[in-house]
Amino acid sequence: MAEKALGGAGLRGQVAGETALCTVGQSGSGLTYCGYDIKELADKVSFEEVAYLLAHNELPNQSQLSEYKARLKSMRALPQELKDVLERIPAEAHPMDVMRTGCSFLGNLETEQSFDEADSHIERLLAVFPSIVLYWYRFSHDGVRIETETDDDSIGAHFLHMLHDKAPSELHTAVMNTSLILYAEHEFNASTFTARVCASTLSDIHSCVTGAIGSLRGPLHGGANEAAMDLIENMESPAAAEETLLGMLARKDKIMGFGHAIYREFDPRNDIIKEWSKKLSEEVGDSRLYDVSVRCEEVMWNEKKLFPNADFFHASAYHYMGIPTKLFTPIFVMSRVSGWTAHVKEQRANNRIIRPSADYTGPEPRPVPALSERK
Ligand SMILES: CC(=O)SCCNC(=O)CCNC(=O)[C@H](O)C(C)(C)COP(=O)(O)OP(=O)(O)OC[C@H]1O[C@@H](n2cnc3c(N)ncnc32)[C@H](O)[C@@H]1OP(=O)(O)O
Ligand SMILES: O=C([O-])CC(=O)C(=O)O
Repeated sequence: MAEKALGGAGLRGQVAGETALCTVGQSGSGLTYCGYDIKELADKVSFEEVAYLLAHNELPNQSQLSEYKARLKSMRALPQELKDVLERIPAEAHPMDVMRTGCSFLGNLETEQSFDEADSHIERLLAVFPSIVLYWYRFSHDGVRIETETDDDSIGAHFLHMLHDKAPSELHTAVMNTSLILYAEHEFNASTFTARVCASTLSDIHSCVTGAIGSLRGPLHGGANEAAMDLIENMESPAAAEETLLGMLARKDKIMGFGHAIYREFDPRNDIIKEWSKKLSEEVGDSRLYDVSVRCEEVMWNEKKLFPNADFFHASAYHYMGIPTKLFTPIFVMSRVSGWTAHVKEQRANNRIIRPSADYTGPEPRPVPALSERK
């Protein structure tokens, strides 16, 4: 993979710490979690195995996995106080704000009293995020109080079950599993770095994750999967997609779901989710969104040498599974909490408060004028 030109704003190219969790843009296909290539993980394991890997730095054996999944399953219930708060959040709210509030409020009820408790809080957050977002979504949109303690074996199936009121198909369960694996971890991206900065002050885990959710929400980061859906949903055909994109590029608009801060030629997660999007389009019997997405990919490469990142084909894949657009980025949270919290533990284990310097560009020293003298 070609090296990206580094330097300049955004701390680009500056090493801001060490990690043993992930490499981005380096060996193999360009992305590894604890030494395992993303393609092999996506092919061979479940998201729960990846979450365990990130928490404990090794894949679980069969009994560790069974116990881990049983623990996650047993932690899906919401405290009544949290349900009361979720019921007060309006339907017009953005679900990322609901996730942020849900996480922060849980931190009041189940405060991390000591760093020794981190693992159980991490498992609780993994288990409870789907319950938080869908309890609010179904209450505010459908007027129902859903049961969040489903018997589904995986986090992905649990999410789809609560959303659609029925256990998902094998295909949809498999797509959710892959999607959660692809989103789990990505080194020092903006939201993870937020979590690490917060952890470096020796703050609690709910504060670290709440801050990270805020960073992920923006359209330049996790919010791009929703922005990509807004872009493609009105494209009636590949030809219309091409015309729209050429117009946007001529106006120097940013095309959400394309480009990356580290990768230069491709994002290794793209081919994987793209393949699932194609399979889903065949299942639904409607390839419009997939076809326009492929044309967008071609146009962006030909015109700008920009490629789809992990978010772009997630838009069509999630849409084909009947997931409302505004729930796209919360799924990213359900997954990335595994990476964020692994980084929090790593930061705590070898901590120095993160406090960079700034180049000063303000006025020279000057006296404070009296209020009556100010213009
Ligand atoms: C899971 C994730 O979070 S992946 C990222 C999701 N975010 C998006 O999809 C949002 C759209 N993409 C972007 O805004 C950017 O590509 C980012 C934020 C991901 C990376 O930003 P940077 O590292 O600053 O981008 P980079 O240095 O590669 O940009 C090079 C040039 O390409 C342009 N460019 C980059 N991405 C895009 C895009 N999506 N559409 C149009 N132009 C773009 C930049 O404006 C820049 O042009 P300039 O030199 O004339 O200013
Ligand atoms: O690494 C980044 O800058 C953004 C990204 O792809 C991710 O967080 O998954």
